[in-house]
Amino acid sequence: MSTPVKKVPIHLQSSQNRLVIRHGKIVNEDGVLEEDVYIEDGIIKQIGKNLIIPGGTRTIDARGKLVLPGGIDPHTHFEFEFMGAKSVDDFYQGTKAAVSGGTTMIIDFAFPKPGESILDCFYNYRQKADDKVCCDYALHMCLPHWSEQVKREMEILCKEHGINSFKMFMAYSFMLNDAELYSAFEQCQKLGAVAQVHAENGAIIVKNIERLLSKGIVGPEGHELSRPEEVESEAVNRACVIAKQVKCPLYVVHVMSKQAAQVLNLARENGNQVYGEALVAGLATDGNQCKHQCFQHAAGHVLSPPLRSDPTTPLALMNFMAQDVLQVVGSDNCTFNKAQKELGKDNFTKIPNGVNGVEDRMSVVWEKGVHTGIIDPCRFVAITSTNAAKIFNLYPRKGYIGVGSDADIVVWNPNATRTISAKTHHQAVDFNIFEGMVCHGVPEYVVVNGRVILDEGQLRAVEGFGRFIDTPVFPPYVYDPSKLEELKPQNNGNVEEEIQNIREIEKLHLEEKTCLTPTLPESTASTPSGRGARPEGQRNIQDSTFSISEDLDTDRKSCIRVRNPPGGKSSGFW
Ligand SMILES: NC(=O)NCCC(=O)O
Ligand SMILES: [Zn+2]
Repeated sequence: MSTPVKKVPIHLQSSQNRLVIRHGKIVNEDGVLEEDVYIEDGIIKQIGKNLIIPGGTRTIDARGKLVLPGGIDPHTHFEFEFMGAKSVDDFYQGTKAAVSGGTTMIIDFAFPKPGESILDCFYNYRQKADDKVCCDYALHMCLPHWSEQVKREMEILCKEHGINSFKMFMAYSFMLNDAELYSAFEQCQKLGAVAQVHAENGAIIVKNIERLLSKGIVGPEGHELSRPEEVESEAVNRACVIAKQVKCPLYVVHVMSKQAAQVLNLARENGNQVYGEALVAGLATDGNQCKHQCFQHAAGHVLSPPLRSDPTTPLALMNFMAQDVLQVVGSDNCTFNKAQKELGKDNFTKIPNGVNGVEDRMSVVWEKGVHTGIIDPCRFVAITSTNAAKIFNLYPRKGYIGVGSDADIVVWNPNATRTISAKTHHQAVDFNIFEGMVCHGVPEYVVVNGRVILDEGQLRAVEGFGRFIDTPVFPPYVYDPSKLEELKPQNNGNVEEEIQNIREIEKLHLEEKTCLTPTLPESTASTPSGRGARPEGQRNIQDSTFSISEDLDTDRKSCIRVRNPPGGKSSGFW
């Protein structure tokens, strides 16, 4: 593990505050421009030819290169405690690796520990991440149980803490039942949030696992057998049906099979407001890796929903990306070392689920999508950056190269190649599912908030340089698509006007955070129940009968004082 570089105060970095990228081709999702980009104080200030800029400005010559919006990875799990292990890429190492691969923003999933309220979970994630992140980040909030308290705290997270997305699980011990999903989606819709689902039928998986284990199938190959395609597609369909009842926009995380994508396609054709995310793992490798004779290799490919054994799946998923059946590529980076994967040596259900991808996502998608001719560079930008920015309401501040947007930019060399390997990657994990893959398309410079972090191959990540970015409610892309065109910077040369426009949009979002339920009395806050948290290792997360909500009795807890909530305390108690 490398030593973190300590944060350099911004006022000491003035020589780095001005940058011009010349002679490149700017690729946005909506077109290509041969113009220069001038950046000052972390913001794009001018775009055009023959720009008049201050002397002493650093120039990057991007001749023959593409100038892309920095990647946005909307699905990471850094330092995530899961299945008896903790993912080894933390917010420092994970975001550093992200930047080295051309990703300039990540959205991680805050996941409450047993007994932890979603508000406390949010504060704890901020405390973990804020001083470590090398690039900007935002958070989705996971809802591992449903209660009136969760419902109230969702509103607080939306109104006061810049959260606009909530993830529900349809599998694992902490899955919600259909009625709970209905209520959670309904609350998302009222708040102007985006509902996300991990779509697999948890009850069927439990029964399949019992059957497989009783037959002596205990190796990693049992993982996919317990969670076949129809188990995924059934859940996708059910989630779409439930979301439609309450008119809630739905984002299906990690769509891993052709069947699931087809269900999503049908829902979209029927007018459902649903979006699908593929994983870079699913676009580049398949479930046959889980049948490898080496346990560590096979277990290294275990994630849920599983990679599919049907070898035509990766290509089919890339075609779905091209056809806009799927809109976003995430990594679901949730990395466990070989030794951690050994937890499941004798029982595939105990293999910590998760793979790498945050560092290699951009190059692998380029290789499998653009280099093969399936998608063009504009679509590449859409699926690796802009669509995530639109869905989670970061656009046009993020995901776009325009005047007034944040200067998160990648100078991309489409002709250079690199070979992926765990020996050379920047991640903490000791395994790489893309080992040996040669990728055309390499980031040569990566600019994060106006600062050149990857500089001709030299990575100069700064721990804590990234910021937490609010994701305001009611993203126009999902709630009012007709408004979206108005948001796009016009690049008409009026810098101050463009910056003002983008900031105005943010202000508008903040004003839209209206109060939907009465203010909480202080006594409704949460603290771990008197029974105490269940010790790790006693829980079997595959067991659908286990319920965190029953176990913790979350609504009857006394209040606690919040420890230094980020952004200051608006009141002493929650
Ligand atoms: N996907 C996976 O197997 N691990 C990460 C946690 C999750 O997203 O379900
Ligand atoms: Zn995930």
